[in-house]
Amino acid sequence: MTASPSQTGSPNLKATQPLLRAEDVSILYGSTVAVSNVFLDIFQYQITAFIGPSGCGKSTLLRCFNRTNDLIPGAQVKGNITFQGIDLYAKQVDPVEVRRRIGMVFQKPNPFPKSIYNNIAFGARINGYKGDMDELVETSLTRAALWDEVKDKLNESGLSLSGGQQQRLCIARAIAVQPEVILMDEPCSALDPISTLRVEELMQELKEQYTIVIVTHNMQQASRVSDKTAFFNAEATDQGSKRGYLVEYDDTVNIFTNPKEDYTRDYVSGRFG
Ligand SMILES: Nc1ncnc2c1ncn2[C@@H]1O[C@H](COP(=O)(O)OP(=O)(O)OP(=O)(O)O)[C@@H](O)[C@H]1O
Repeated sequence: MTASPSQTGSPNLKATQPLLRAEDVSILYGSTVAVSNVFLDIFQYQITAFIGPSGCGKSTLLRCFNRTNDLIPGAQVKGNITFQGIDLYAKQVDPVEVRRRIGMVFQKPNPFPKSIYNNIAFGARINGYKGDMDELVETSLTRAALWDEVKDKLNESGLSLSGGQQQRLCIARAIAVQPEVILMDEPCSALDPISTLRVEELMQELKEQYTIVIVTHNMQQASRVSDKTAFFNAEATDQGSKRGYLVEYDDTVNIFTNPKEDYTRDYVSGRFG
């Protein structure tokens, strides 16, 4: 992969050019198609939300933007996914480097069973970070809006923090390896409303520097935080499985106030799903 804009100092991609692009993407588990024929552009410094009923393939699609599906036996990605115009699945592309530049935060906060400090430092060391580690830890925790709460107990276990703090620690950990994109798979579903709000505020701050894609079941959350929303649905197949597909993708305000498809209108108004 080429160097990132932040590494080269080159100008940022124009908002009209997608940072990530899915072209006719279908994802299978074994012979079952989980999600089919998705065309979707994700733009830099925006928050893009994936919404839709359970099982329509939101997480499956999210995972293929940083090749996490590679780690699932039997998962297969068809079609093209590009990042800054580069085929993410090309032979010469290193999936580990992909996952550094396109980080991920999961549904359940999953800090390492290590100190708060080492939750941040661990990944950075593995990625060969040679700078001032104390500074990196402080910067990452500050960006994740956690520094003030943990600065006096950096040697305590990450697992000793509250759920909301743990999730912000996981966000800090993702940031520490200097990604360009952060994929978030239902990052607030295990959090209470106050912690949820804190993470939502954090996302607004982070989008100044990062591109965010979030899967959420919470439609208020999608409408509050995202710039663009993709609505997915699933249809039953003759084989008895469900196949997800993209119904509509637009600016969030249009999806929630003036969608083009009746399906979208019904879903966002709570009539199904
Ligand atoms: N590791 C896996 N192995 C086999 N099938 C899987 C795997 N992960 C997901 N699937 C299947 O792929 C389909 C899409 O699942 P996925 O989790 O992506 O949907 P989702 O829209 O994110 O659902 P939810 O909102 O419930 O999290 C489902 O039918 C699911 O059973």
